[in-house]
Amino acid sequence: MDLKDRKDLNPFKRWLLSCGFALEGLRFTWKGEPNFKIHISILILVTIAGFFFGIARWEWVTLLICFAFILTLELINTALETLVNWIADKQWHPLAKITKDVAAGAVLVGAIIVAGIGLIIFVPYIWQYFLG
Ligand SMILES: Nc1ncnc2c1ncn2[C@@H]1O[C@H](COP(=O)(O)OP(=O)(O)OP(=O)(O)O)[C@@H](O)[C@H]1O
Repeated sequence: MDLKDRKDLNPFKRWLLSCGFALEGLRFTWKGEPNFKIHISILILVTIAGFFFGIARWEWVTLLICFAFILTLELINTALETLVNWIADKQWHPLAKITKDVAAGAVLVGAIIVAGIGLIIFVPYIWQYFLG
């Protein structure tokens, strides 16, 4: 279906189609980015730990914001990497390097901050579980 055909669809069908494209983006990232799989695995482990320790409602909200933050960063990083690969077309270019490195830096900064938040939430529970 080309762009012109899509304009003739009703808004609900267009919205459904857009959701399908978004899922394709998620599938592409899942297949091509090992980091995305690592982040999803950590997310699952943290969720299990949250239920195990019975963390508070505000701590769940904080964790959900962290999950959204880190996964969104990873997805934007993948989009930028793909765009750079397309534009650079296998040629080395200093601006391609800066774009990729800055995007990777954003994921790193986000991951460090989120790891810090995770420690603030879970260390007291772990402490109490083993020593309390
Ligand atoms: N076209 C390019 N020009 C200059 N430097 C590049 C280019 N492509 C990649 N680089 C540099 O090499 C590093 C590794 O790039 P590479 O593409 O292997 O991994 P990546 O950034 O994780 O992207 P991908 O997931 O597409 O493999 C980048 O962070 C960047 O510093």
